Amino acid sequence: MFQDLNKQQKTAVLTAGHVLLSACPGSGKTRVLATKVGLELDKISNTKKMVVALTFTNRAAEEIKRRLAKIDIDAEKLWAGTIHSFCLEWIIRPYSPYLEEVKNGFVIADEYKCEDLIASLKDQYGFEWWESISTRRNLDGAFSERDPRFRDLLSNYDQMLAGQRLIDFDLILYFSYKLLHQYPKICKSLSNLIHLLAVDEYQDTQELQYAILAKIVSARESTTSLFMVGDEDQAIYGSLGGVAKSLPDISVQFGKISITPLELSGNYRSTQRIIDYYRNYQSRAISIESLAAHAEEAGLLTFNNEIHKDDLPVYIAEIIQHNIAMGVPEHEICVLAPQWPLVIPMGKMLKSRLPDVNFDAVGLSPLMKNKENIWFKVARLFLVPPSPRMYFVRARWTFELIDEFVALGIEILPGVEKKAKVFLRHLNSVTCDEDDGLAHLEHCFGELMERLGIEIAQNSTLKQHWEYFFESTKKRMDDARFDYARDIGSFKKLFSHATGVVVNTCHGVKGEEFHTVIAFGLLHGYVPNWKDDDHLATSKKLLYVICSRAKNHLHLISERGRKTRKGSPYTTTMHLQNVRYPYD
Ligand SMILES: Nc1ncnc2c1ncn2[C@@H]1O[C@H](COP(=O)(O)OP(=O)(O)OP(=O)(O)O)[C@@H](O)[C@H]1O
Repeated sequence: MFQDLNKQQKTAVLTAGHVLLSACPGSGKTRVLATKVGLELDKISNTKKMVVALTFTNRAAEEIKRRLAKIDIDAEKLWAGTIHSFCLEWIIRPYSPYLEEVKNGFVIADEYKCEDLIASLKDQYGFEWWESISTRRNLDGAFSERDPRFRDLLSNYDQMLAGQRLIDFDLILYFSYKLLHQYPKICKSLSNLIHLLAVDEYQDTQELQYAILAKIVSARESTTSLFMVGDEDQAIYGSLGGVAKSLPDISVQFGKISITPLELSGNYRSTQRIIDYYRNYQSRAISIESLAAHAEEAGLLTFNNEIHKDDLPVYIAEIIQHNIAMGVPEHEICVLAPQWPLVIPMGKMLKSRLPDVNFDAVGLSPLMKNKENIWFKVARLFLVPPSPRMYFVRARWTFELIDEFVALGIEILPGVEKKAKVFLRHLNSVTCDEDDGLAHLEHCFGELMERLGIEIAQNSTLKQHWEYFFESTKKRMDDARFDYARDIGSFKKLFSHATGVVVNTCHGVKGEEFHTVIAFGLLHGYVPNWKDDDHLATSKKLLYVICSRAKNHLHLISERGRKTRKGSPYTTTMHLQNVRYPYD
């Protein structure tokens, strides 16, 4: 288990008690977290305890499970996922009878549904579509949005949610906190159950999230250990309420616990040249030494602030082609921009310009915003075909899905042993020739439910999720701004990772690494976004995250020709402009 770890990493994994591991990019934090989870799973194999790993995205949770499978660790006692999923599954669903707001049932309003509600309210209250309104909550449930102009709109939003028994992602957190706050016995039983609470990317944790974790760790006679991993310099979710708390603050909030601070030095990812370059964007002046085999290679480091936006696709396509010609695998090339409206058209233009190149279409899928919807999870099993490589992953997804059906009060295959196996057998036997992605899924879902003997109309939540899933996906596909592909083949690409050139937002590739990173749209107004409270600090951190994804080649682009809504030209983002560097 430890053979792939250096001394510092091993110490981090073996240190008992609460740990805060803070380290630079590429130092192996994710590797350490996965090994720590594996070690603790091993320890509790004969007990009723479990390990919880909270990750920023579902993809990161999948990655931990994948790594554990690689080192042959049984992950049956691991729960890994986002904090929202954790709250739903472990706090809200089991304890909903205790809370007035949810005791008579509730439906999760997914990202799409919330955006839709807010958009219609903006219309009604005369706000512009692009104005940013936060629905985040404080510990007392009040909205944390500070702009008084939005007060009425938000109170209306609150009523709309309550009227339809909807809970959005912010309410998931608030209701969980409220339950833990009002019922210490819930905190106690969770802490009895959770042996280790591992938190990845702690620097992007929100106030309410810290408060929830603190309630569990500080429960009476708690034996839960905390293992937090992150990098203050990579805190890029400030605009969404993320805060990198200091160790003393965490210690006090979590019940004056003693936390061991640990660090990892060294970077296994990038050339020394790239590291020395991105240190320009560091907020703490720590030195970073490259331990990568290619540490001393010069690689490429370019900056282009002259190219016109209309010439960008040709320019970027040339860089991609050049890399492929040099033997760089497609999935080791990444094209990034700070925002979706820049990323989506670029993905399309590159695809049509380079028809022989594979692109990783994450983000270009219309299903993206329904991840918490139960039908998304059914869709995932239909969109990832059975194969020996995916056998265990699909089996795990099926177990999780069956649990979710049960949580909705739907018994799956009553009286049948090995339910997951039989469920998958039914699912795999469904066939459909329909090429239109949505029609294809609709047919498959219907057919599967028939085989399982489930009447969708009999369960209001299942029905409501069905409506959201199809309505929202259809609406998104009809949105001319995105022009999504409609065929089932493109839908399948959402889950086919690491097969092609990645085109994504800077936030979307958090935690990942590539041989070549091509970042465009590095313009003041995008980096930082006007919305960010602390413009300048966020700008630096975003540049830090972008540059630190690159192993060998880094291409930075601040293109000309883009204009703000008022018609003024966008200019190079300030920190990038200020760095004097001998670019290639
Ligand atoms: N001890 C080690 N020996 C060799 N390679 C390592 C070691 N530890 C980590 N690596 C490699 O270093 C790279 C970065 O590791 P990892 O993704 O865990 O870093 P990270 O600290 O999570 O980075 P970031 O903060 O940027 O997400 C990976 O390719 C990983 O396989």
